Amino acid sequence: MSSPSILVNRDAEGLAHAVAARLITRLVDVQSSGKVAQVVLTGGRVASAVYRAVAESPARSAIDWRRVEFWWGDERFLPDGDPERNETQAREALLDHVDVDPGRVHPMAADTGQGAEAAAAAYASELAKAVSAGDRDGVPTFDVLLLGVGPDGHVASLFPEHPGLHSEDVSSIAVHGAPKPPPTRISLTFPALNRSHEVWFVVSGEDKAKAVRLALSGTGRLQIPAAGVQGLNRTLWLLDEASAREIPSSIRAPRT
Ligand SMILES: O=C(O)[C@H](O)[C@@H](O)[C@H](O)[C@H](O)COP(=O)(O)O
Repeated sequence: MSSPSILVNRDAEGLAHAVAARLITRLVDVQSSGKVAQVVLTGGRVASAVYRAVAESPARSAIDWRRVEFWWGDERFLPDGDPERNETQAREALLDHVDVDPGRVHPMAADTGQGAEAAAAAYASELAKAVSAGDRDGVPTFDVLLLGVGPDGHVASLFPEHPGLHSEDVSSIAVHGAPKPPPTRISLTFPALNRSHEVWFVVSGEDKAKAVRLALSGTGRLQIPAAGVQGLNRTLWLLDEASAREIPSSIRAPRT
C-alpha cells in the first residue's frame, strides 16, 4: 500500500478545477483501456464544486459518459428529489449535463417509508450484482473513489466512534444519529471504501485542517474515519492552503 500523496492548491476554486481536470484525465485513461470506468461520488459542498467544474470543462467531451458507472459513498436518507440529497446535488451539478447511461447511475435509495436498513441492504445487493472476477467485499473494484472530509474527520457517513465503523461483513449500512444532518443516512463501510484503485480526499477550508493533520499523522480510524480509507494503488489528499495549513511542511509537496 503506497503512502498518500499530498497536493495543495491555492484556494477552494483552484482545488475544484484541479480535481475536475484530474478526474477527467483519470476517466479518459481508464476508458482508453476499454473499461467502463467505475466512480464513487461523495456529497458535500466541495464535491459539488468539483462536479460543477467538470460540467463546465470543455475537456468533458473527451469522456464517453455512457461508459461511466456512478456509485455513491453515502447518501442522506431523505425523500426522492430532496435538494439535500447527494444524488440530487450531483445530478444538478453534473449528471444532468452529460450524456450518462441511466442504467449505469446507481443512487442509494430515497426514503419511501421502507426504512434505512432496507435501503442499505438494497444497495449492497445492487453492488453485489456488479461484481466480477477478482472483485472482493461484495463490490466492484472502483477506479476512483471521491471523499470529502468533515471537521471531525468523518468520510462518507462514517462518523467518529459510531457503530458503523465496525461493520466488516457488509458493503452498505444504515446510519442513525449522524452528527451532521440529516441524522439518518446510508453509507458504504470501510471494506467497501477500501476497494478502489484510487482514493481521492478532496478537502477545502480551515475547519478541516485539524482533521487532515490527524488523518495523516497516524490517528486511528475510530477517532478519524478518514484515516481508515486508502486506495489499492494510490491515495491522494487534494487540498487547498487552508485545509493543509496544519500539515508539517516536511510531508507536503510544493503547491500545484
Ligand atoms: O453527505 C455528506 O455530507 C458527505 O458525504 C460528507 O461525507 C461530506 O463529503 C463531508 O461532510 C464534507 O462536506 P463539505 O465538503 O460540505 O465540507
